[in-house]
Amino acid sequence: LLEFRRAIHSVGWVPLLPRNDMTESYPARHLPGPRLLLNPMWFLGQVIRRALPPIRYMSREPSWMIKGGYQDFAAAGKDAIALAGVFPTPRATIFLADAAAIKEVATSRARFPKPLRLYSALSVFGSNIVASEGEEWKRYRTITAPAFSERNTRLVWDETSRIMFDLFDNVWGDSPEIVLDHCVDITLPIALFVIGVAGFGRRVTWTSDLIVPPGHQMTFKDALHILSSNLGLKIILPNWAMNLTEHTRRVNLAFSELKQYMVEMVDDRRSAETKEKCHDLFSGLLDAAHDDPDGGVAITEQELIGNTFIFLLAGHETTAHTLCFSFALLALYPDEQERLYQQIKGIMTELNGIPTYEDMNLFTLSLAVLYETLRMFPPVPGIPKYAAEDTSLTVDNADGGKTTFPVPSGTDLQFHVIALHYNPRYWKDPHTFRPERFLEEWPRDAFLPFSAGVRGCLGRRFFETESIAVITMMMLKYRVEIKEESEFIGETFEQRFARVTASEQLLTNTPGRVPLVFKRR
Ligand code: HEM
Repeated sequence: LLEFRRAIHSVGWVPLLPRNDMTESYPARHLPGPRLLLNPMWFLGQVIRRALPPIRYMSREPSWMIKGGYQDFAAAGKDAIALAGVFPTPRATIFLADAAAIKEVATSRARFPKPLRLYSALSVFGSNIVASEGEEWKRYRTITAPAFSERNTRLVWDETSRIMFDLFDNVWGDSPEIVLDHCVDITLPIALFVIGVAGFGRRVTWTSDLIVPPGHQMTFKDALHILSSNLGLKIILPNWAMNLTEHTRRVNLAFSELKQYMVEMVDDRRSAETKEKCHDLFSGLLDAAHDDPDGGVAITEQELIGNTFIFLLAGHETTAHTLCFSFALLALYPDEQERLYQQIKGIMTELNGIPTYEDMNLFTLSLAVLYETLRMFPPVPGIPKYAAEDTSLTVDNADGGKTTFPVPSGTDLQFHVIALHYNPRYWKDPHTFRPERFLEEWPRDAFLPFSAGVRGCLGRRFFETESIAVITMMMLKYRVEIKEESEFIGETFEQRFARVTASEQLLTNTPGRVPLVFKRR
């Protein structure tokens, strides 16, 4: 009975039950928000929810953060809500859309660590920097951070330029227009090729790498492509289930093939007579592995592979989907596209040649377009933490006041990145695509696509470099428009916007279908 009462109280459902000192500290007592039957953080509950039609009070649909934006917070009148469910374990999660409270949590790593139980699936590839905490994370961060060097960033720029010109010259050729049913058909391969060369040290291109090397059953490119397009499956399904269908067996094969390629790469580097200096992330980790001052092993082979895999996971889809949304937004807002083109054209006239890495910072509007895309469609809509000690937080209310609420040790928290990015207290006209806002004074603490604090994204510069190169070079050569389709003739701008930018919360915020036409300038 006591357990039951605790459960009911913990989700703040029954105000009829008497309050006492114990229940007074439950956050759901102090914060408004949805009260549900299924705990929204329960993975199986999400699967059940996907299979059923919407039933009020049962659960939130998996993409609720993307679809709801700031709505829940507006309804609550404050920038924190508690989402609570009773089954299978009663738990409340506090969602934050207040920049100051988020900053406090993000910068207090010991007080608010990562809840590793939510990350355990990411360790299928080996222990790694994303799915670790404490001393283990510190060690990974020390080893991996130097790999994201200036030389690596330069490599990203040079290789992205090469990949884009290869696309224009050898794949799209002289065609005056290229019609794509879904823009990810080019952004996923671009991001994959860049991570292939600047992450794994293997150059993969649109046309090369067709022969399977001896001892392998797949080319490196195929293994990388199959695994990266099906990472979600590999993460979600247990090993035995991966053997059930032809498709999942192929994904498993891609996984072990990629692992084998990496083991060979380690062996090659070890036995190479002349140590050629490479600047990809994998080589950076390898160097760190040999730089242990005590002569010991700074990072085991397993950890090396686990961390390289996590770069693929963290950097591939996030980048490809952001680029896809950027092109969609540029097509939806032709005036913004023209402004961007004029800036690029102006800079190019001055440069008189292909832009180099040193010129990257001149393309301020390209970066602003990417930031505005990340504000509107952040790839990671929610970032989880938990309280490691009894504490409290304070957030702003819609009426100008403040709410301070207890956060007992063990409480789950999440940064609601989408709500923060659409919070009208920080962003004027948050639903309008206006890249120029990032050329003016802008609220830095209310922009969280890469998280913040010491657990912030390590690949931010990698992403920015690659994506500025892609957007800039594409705009220079092509104009992008929404593909006209007979079934959508007569739709309003709002309907078109909603159709083209519709997305789902899968591994990351995933665009549904973005049909575009690239027209040669
Ligand atoms: C649009 C592009 C990207 C976005 C939006 C993004 C977002 C994020 C976010 C939100 C986190 C924190 C995750 C958490 O707290 O669980 C993170 C961490 C991380 N990201 Fe990214 N990321 C992007 C690109 C990349 C790229 C290209 C790489 C590598 C090539 C990368 C590598 C990492 C790593 C290693 C971490 C873990 C850092 C740590 O825990 O110390 N990311 N990223």
